[in-house]
Amino acid sequence: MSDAFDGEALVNPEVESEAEVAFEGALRPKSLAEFVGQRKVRGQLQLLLDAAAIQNRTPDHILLAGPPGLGKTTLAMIVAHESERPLRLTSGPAIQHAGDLAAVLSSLVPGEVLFIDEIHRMARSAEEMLYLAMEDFRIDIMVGKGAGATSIPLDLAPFTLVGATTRSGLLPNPLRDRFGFTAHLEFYETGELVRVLQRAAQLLGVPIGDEALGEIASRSRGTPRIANRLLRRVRDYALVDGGGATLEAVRAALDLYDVDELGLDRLDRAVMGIILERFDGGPVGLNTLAVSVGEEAETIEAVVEPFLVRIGLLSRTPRGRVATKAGWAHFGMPRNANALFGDDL
Ligand SMILES: Nc1ncnc2c1ncn2[C@@H]1O[C@H](COP(=O)(O)OP(=O)(O)OP(=O)(O)O)[C@@H](O)[C@H]1O
Repeated sequence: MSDAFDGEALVNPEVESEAEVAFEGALRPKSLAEFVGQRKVRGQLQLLLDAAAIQNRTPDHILLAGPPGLGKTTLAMIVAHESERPLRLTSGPAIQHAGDLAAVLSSLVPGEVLFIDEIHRMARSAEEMLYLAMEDFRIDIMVGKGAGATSIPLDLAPFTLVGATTRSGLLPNPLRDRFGFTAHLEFYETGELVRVLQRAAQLLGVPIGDEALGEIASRSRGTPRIANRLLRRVRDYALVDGGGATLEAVRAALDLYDVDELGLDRLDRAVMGIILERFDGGPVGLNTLAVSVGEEAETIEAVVEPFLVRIGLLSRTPRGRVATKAGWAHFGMPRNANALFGDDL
């Protein structure tokens, strides 16, 4: 049984190699028109950018929320590109002190788009500085300590903040409220991923038919980053095999990399394995799960669970995580007579 839970982390959208970063850069759509799917978000963003252009002002601050690999960084780049503004990229973990943020904010040029990835991981002290910066384009810099401390106000160039988060629930309300627009990115449908893949295959010069692309798409966890990554593996397989990127080649390549027909990877299988085998289907608390699979609770919550819930293998209940009937069935295990089912609760 445990063999079923082994395999490569090929479908973990959080893991990115250097080569992949370069590869992704080449595939990133540059305009909203080229950006596939997320129709509603695209329409809302277009309106926001058009209104700002008509009034000749910086677009409102934008929060992009959703699991990794769905296109948050790409959208931030598109916002800058479409509004013809420069872009500065940083991330929450790089801002560990208010001073780190002050350095970035005070060096922005007028109209610049500031992208803060993983904004929920920024230091608290910096968050408070950001409130004022977002609202009034001003920060107060504290000089000195104790009774002699004074604050020096510093005016900033107007800018547009684009924040990205996989955990919007972790953002304090005062920060969330200061974004003029929040976009919740959804997992992509298979047909949308086929369009992402058609574009990528063309850019990479990989001749491949729609049926083969459909097979890659359906094993990509609803995530463009994973779809593009699997396409690369299929390209390698076809190159070495010499038989072209056929449907059979796709199946053989993805089976070789242990990506099953639903796109589950090692971590997904480990999480389901613990719930099914060790806890009779659950309920299991998040921290217990995280310790059992040797992964951070945040990764389980932001990366693994949303997809398992979306495809109906797992249910989140107030008492913990519970395998659904489909969850038992997918792993070919007989349902335990005493088990609680996520879909029965
Ligand atoms: N809607 C889309 N259409 C075409 N390609 C896309 C789309 N969304 C994402 N991609 C591609 O998927 C890859 C990952 O996208 P991106 O880096 O923007 O994701 P992300 O949500 O910012 O992930 P993370 O939060 O992990 O940084 C990029 O190569 C990008 O080109």
